[in-house]
Amino acid sequence: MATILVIDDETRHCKSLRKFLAHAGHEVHVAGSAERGLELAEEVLPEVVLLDIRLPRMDGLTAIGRLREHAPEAPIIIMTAFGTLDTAAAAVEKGVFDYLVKPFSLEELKTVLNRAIDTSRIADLPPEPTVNEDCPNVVIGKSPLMQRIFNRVALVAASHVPVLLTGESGTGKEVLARAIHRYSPRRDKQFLPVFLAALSPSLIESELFGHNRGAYTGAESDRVGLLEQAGEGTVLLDELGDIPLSLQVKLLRAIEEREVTRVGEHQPRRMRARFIAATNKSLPDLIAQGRFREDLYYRLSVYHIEVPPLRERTEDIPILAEHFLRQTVNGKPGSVLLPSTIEEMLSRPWYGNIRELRNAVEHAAIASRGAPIAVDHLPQPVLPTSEEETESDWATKVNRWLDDQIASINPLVDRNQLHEMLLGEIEPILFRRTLHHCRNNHSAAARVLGIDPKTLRTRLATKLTQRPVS
Ligand SMILES: Nc1ncnc2c1ncn2[C@@H]1O[C@H](COP(=O)(O)OP(=O)(O)OP(=O)(O)O)[C@@H](O)[C@H]1O
Repeated sequence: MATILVIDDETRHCKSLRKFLAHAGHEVHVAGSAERGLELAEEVLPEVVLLDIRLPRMDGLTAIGRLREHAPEAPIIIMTAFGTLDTAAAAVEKGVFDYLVKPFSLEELKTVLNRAIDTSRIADLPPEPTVNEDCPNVVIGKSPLMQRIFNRVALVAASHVPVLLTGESGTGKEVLARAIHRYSPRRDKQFLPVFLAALSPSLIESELFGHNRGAYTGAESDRVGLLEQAGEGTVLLDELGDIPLSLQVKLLRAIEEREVTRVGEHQPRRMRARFIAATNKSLPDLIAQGRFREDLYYRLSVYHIEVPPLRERTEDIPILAEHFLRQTVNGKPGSVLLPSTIEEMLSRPWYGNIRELRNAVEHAAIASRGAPIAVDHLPQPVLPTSEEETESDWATKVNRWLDDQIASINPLVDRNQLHEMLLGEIEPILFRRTLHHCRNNHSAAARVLGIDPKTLRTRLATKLTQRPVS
């Protein structure tokens, strides 16, 4: 049993909290404003404070500092219906114990409350970061799903634990990784994203862990690996699913022991960076295929944030679109989204997620030339990428095609035309799809393809085979 102070201006909410808490045996005091809450805090010395962020006159965040004067040890649990990531992080940084997003279940409240009663408050957190609403790093989301993610990001930012971010491509994993860094005590150190898929497989070990001069042919001088270079900052291992199996033990060691061993060295070196990993692949599937180590997965998934696809949080579409529009047009007055355009946006599946939405808004802003943005200004939706349509399937298809060709071609005439024949299979598919996306505008399609419009016309006119690789 504890003395609990509830500060919330919603009478109905207060009533049900009072009932629930009193029923659980606590002594409950309720205030409808921050000002009244401060008076009560002085009188009753609460052990836990449940505080709404949005209050008339003095808001919850401002009240936190004042509450500390009256009840310095009382864990404060924030309750809010809608907050930005800034609010969540600022609340956590001000030392609030936890953050409940309304509507929350009484079960959730009970769990958090019991922890709060058992634990002393978080102290000595770094000062509140200043984030400009217009800055490109701003993380947008008002849907309940994103609000929960803000809560989790804010809570984990203050710690040093590794974080695993998963979700479809374009859902904002990198944006969230940057936010975790920005709100962490490491914010003044560097944020180092490492795109594992872009590193050459033969050099990836020395890129990540470094090497000594002479460690292998071509290693002409010592090299500090990326994990060491990150110093006390944050390393984002992007496309984690692409890290070769052979290096996964070494990575696990780096995370667990906080040590890296350069190629050609035996003595490990200390590493201090924080790890965040991101992937759009299913790690459990990769584990089942023997391509990812289970122990590394379990180590990284201690704090796992699954970023939902945009189609599961459509409430965020209008505010994201408005945000991208403001960024794109630099305040051109005519550039607004017509209600029918927003309707269309809400109905699209956005397989390319927020990245696709951003590109669509930028495209539409150019196409509308400052006029209100209509549905016609939007580009065609991106088609879903099939799970199976991976690089290895491409390779399988091309290999099969090649084997067939080699088995059937006339060696004297056709063998030196293989390259042209393969292009003949692929180019029509590439051209047709690009033209489809560019609404049959040849100049635009040529620009997207990066080829001369004349070349596109000639290639289209040439008798290229229309049969796809199969
Ligand atoms: N919540 C958000 N608020 C504002 N912009 C966002 C948000 N989430 C994503 N974006 C924007 O969407 C684009 C894609 O985001 P990001 O690169 O973080 O996605 P990702 O999940 O890491 O993609 P991938 O898996 O392909 O690397 C970026 O331009 C980013 O700025």
